[in-house]
Formats: sequence, structure tokens, C-alpha cells
Amino acid sequence: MEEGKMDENEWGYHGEGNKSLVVAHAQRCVVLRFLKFPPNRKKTSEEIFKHLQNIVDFGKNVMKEFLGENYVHCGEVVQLPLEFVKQLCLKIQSERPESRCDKDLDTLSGYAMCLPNLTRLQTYRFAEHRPILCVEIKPKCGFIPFSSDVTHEMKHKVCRYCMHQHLKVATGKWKQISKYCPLDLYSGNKQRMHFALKSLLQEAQNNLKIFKNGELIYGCKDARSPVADWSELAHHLKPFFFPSNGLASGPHCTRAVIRELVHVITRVLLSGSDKGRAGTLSLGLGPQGPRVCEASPFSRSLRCQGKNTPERSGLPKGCLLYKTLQVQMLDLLDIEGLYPLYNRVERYLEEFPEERKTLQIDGPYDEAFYQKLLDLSTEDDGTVAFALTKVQQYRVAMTAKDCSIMIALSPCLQDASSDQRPVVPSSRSRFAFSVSVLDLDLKPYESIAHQYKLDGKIVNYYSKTVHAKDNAVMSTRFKESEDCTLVLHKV
Ligand SMILES: O=P(O)(O)O[C@@H]1[C@@H](OP(=O)(O)O)[C@H](OP(=O)(O)O)[C@H](O)[C@H](OP(=O)(O)O)[C@H]1OP(=O)(O)O
Ligand SMILES: Nc1ncnc2c1ncn2[C@@H]1O[C@H](COP(=O)(O)OP(=O)(O)OP(=O)(O)O)[C@@H](O)[C@H]1O
Repeated sequence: MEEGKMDENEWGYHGEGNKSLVVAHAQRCVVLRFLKFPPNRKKTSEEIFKHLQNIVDFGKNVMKEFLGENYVHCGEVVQLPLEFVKQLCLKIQSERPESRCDKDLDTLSGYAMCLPNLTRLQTYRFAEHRPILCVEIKPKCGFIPFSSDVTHEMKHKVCRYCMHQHLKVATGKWKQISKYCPLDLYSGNKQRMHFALKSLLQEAQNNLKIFKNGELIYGCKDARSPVADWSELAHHLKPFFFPSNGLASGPHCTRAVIRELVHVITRVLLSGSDKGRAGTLSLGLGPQGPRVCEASPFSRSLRCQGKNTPERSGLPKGCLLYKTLQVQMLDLLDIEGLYPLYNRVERYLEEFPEERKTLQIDGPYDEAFYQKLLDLSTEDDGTVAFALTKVQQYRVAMTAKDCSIMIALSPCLQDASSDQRPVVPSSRSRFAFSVSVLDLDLKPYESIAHQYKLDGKIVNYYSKTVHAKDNAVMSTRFKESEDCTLVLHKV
């Protein structure tokens, strides 16, 4: 990137989350990722540079090791002309969703991260001229805590995502409860995965976005976003899945297109396309805890029909979902078991504040930091070293619970070679695809106290309101002998 010749007109708003804002280059296959801060909480340029460099180092030294190098794109820190950043910020302001404007883009340091644009296929540095479809999924936590430190019984039955949904709707973050349950997506069972993906398509929230040629065509900015329109989505997708077929539009066409999308994404998610180092982390954290979440409409329906819990097909070990789940499971103790250990580290730091650096609380996230994460023992010897290892593992696990997966699909001719990229077939076409993971910023040490409070709030809200209501409804239903079968439409 020639930083001297930066022109804001060549860049466009691409998206943002809670902590960063991304702009994409109109022609080249790159994005710039800027940090955001609440007004009046600005940091020095030096702090911002260090923060960004930490993100790159964490990606290189930790996440590439855990997830495999083909999936992780660390990018680099770049310094940009301040005038360019200022003009860019003005240019994109009107495109930002209102709900994200509580934080401002950092225009003072001039630092940002330059990354490949993951909404494009990852073979070439330049934008491909072939049409490209990209599905971004933020799958969230895919397991139910197995730690014996968990005190709320509910946490052993219902997953955090499903419980949190109720609090989110109550606080107005989203309009309605999603039927998506991460345990269905991570199950490896195709039927459950189809159900999870279809649920995400129905209620995307911040868990699903679809891009066509790098432009967002499907997704939800906030609770005020209009209801998802599947026929419009199908209109965009039809040329990808039914290229030479004059499938008439209408509900039949919409269903057929959505079914193709769901099937292709499931296949890609189950593929183990990582040819690089497979990730040295063989945690051996095999299936632990319940296989299903009691709140998932899929498993509820099976239970109501008197069927057993679905078979755990299991995820293939090479696939990104499997690897992500393993990293999530570094949260061995749950926040309830972790919090006292965090307090032990806190007490130590109060006494010896200068030790913060030696303990690598704020980096550097180097090889030594990574090596310490591999100690999976849960035998507490009362030391600060033990507490610190668990705290750092928890931060890494939380990062994996909040990352997103990008799947880019590009149609390829039936007989053409795919430039050595993996290919996934659909009924009427074939796609070269790439899978990447993004938003791998290590969660800050400071967020642990917040996590502890939030966990209690989520569980209490769910237990007091939803579960109580559910029980009342269920008992009435059983009295009235109502049929509680959920009709699972085949997709
Ligand atoms: O706590 P959660 O599960 O609500 O996750 C937060 C996300 O909310 P979600 O539930 O996905 O809607 C939240 O996403 P949104 O801003 O709601 O889109 C952030 O990703 C947040 O991470 P950070 O604090 O910005 O590093 C996430 O916080 P962390 O807990 O990962 O730190
Ligand atoms: N390398 C990339 N290529 C293409 N799009 C990207 C890339 N990085 C981020 N994005 C887009 O920008 C959005 C915001 O980025 P990101 O998730 O990193 O923000 P964040 O503020 O860190 O998120 P969070 O709210 O989870 O903290 C993503 O959802 C994605 O759509």
C-alpha cells in the first residue's frame, strides 16, 4: 500500500462492530480496519499502535497455531496520512448505522490494520472479476459448560446464546427471539446444521451477513431493520445456484434457492480445507457436556415427539468449526470457576503492579504466551501462575466465542480447473470456495469482571422469566393434550 498516495474516494464503508470499523478498497482486494472509541476516551498514537500490533501478533503466534494458517489472515499495521483518515471518516459517516455511532473512528493516530478483503476469494491479491458470494457467520459459543464450578443448574441445560436471546429482546437490542442455537450448528449433524442455518437466515441479527461482489445484500443492522425478505435474497442468489435454468420466480423458486444455499454452506463448514499446519492444538477436548441445548426448537421438537436426542455426528477434525470449538473449550472452568482465579491475579497485581508486564497481561502475545496456553490442568495449586494461565486461556476462549467465519463462493465451470482451490458442488452448479476467520482480537483482561456480572444477569433473567413462563405453558399444554410438534420443513 502506497500510504503517500491515499485517496479517500477509492475507499467505501464496508461494515463495523463494537470496536472497529472497516472500509474496503473499490478495486483492490484489501480492507482497512480502524479502531473505534467512545468520545472522550481517546488513546495516544503509541497506545493505538501497540494495540494493533498486539492484534497482529496474537493472530500470528496464537490463532494461526490453534486454527491453522490458511484460515487466519493477520494483516499488518499501516500508518496513513492523517488528512486521508479525516476525509475518509467524513465520507463514510452517513453510512454508519445509528446504533454504532456511540463510538468514533480513531482519526488521530493515523494507524489502522490492512487486511485482505475476506468477502473475496483468497487466491489473488486483486479483486476477481468473477461474481462472488460471501456468507459471514458469527456462530458464538458452541458448547454447554461442563465445569463443576457452575452453580446455576440452568447453565447445564440451556446454552448461553439461547438464554441471552431473551435478555436481548427484553432490552430492545433485537425484536424477536431467534430459533438459531449454536449447538445445532456445531453438531456436525446435517439436519441440525440445516436447521441452524435456516434459522440464521430467518433472524440474522448480528450473526449472519451475505455479500455479493463485496456488497452487503442481506443482514440486519439493528432492531429497527426491516424484516428479512427471502424473495429478494433469492433473486440475488438465483444466478449463482441456477445459472442456466429458467426457474420461475415465486415461493417455489425462493425455497429452492435457499435450500441450495443452506446445503452448500453446510458442506463447506464440514470440509477440512486447511492444508497448512493443522493447528498444533489437539486439546483432546472431546465431546463434553450435553449434546443439545434444551431451548433449541430443533431438540424441543424431537423431545415433544418422544424421540431421542439426535445422534452426535461430530465435526470432522480438519474443519474450522471443530477447531474453533476446541479453542472455545479452553474455557475449562466457566466464568464461575474462573472469577475467583481472576481475583487472585487482581490481588497480586494490586500488591505488585510492576509485575503486569512480566505476566504478559497486555502482551506481547508471543511464542512464550502461546506455550503457556497449552497447559490444560485444572488442578489448582493455589499459585498465581495457575490462576494466570486459566485467565489467559479464558480470554482466548472468549475470543473464539465471538469470532466470525467468512465463506466466499465463486461459481466455476463444470470442467474448468479450480486453480487448486477446493470446490463444492450444488445441484446445478459448482463453487470454488475459501473459508476464513475474522475478528480474532484477544479479549481484554479487564472484561472478565464484566463477563462475570453479565453471566449472572443472563441466567437470572432466563430462569426467572422465561423458564417460569415456559413451565406454566408446558403444563397447560399437557393438560390440554395439545400437540407441541414443531414442523421441521425440509430445506
Ligand atoms: O458478551 P456477548 O456474548 O454479548 O458478546 C458481545 C457481542 O454481542 P453479541 O452477543 O454477539 O450480540 C458484541 O457484538 P455487538 O456489538 O452486539 O454486535 C461484541 O462482539 C462484544 O465484543 P467486544 O466487547 O466488542 O470485544 C461481545 O462481547 P464479549 O463477551 O465477546 O467480550
Ligand atoms: N478482513 C475483512 N474482510 C472483509 N470484511 C471484513 C474484514 N474484517 C472485518 N470485516 C467486516 O467488518 C465487520 C466488522 O468487523 P469486526 O467484526 O472485526 O468488528 P469488531 O468491532 O471487532 O466486532 P465486534 O462487535 O465483534 O467486537 C465484520 O462483521 C465484517 O463484515
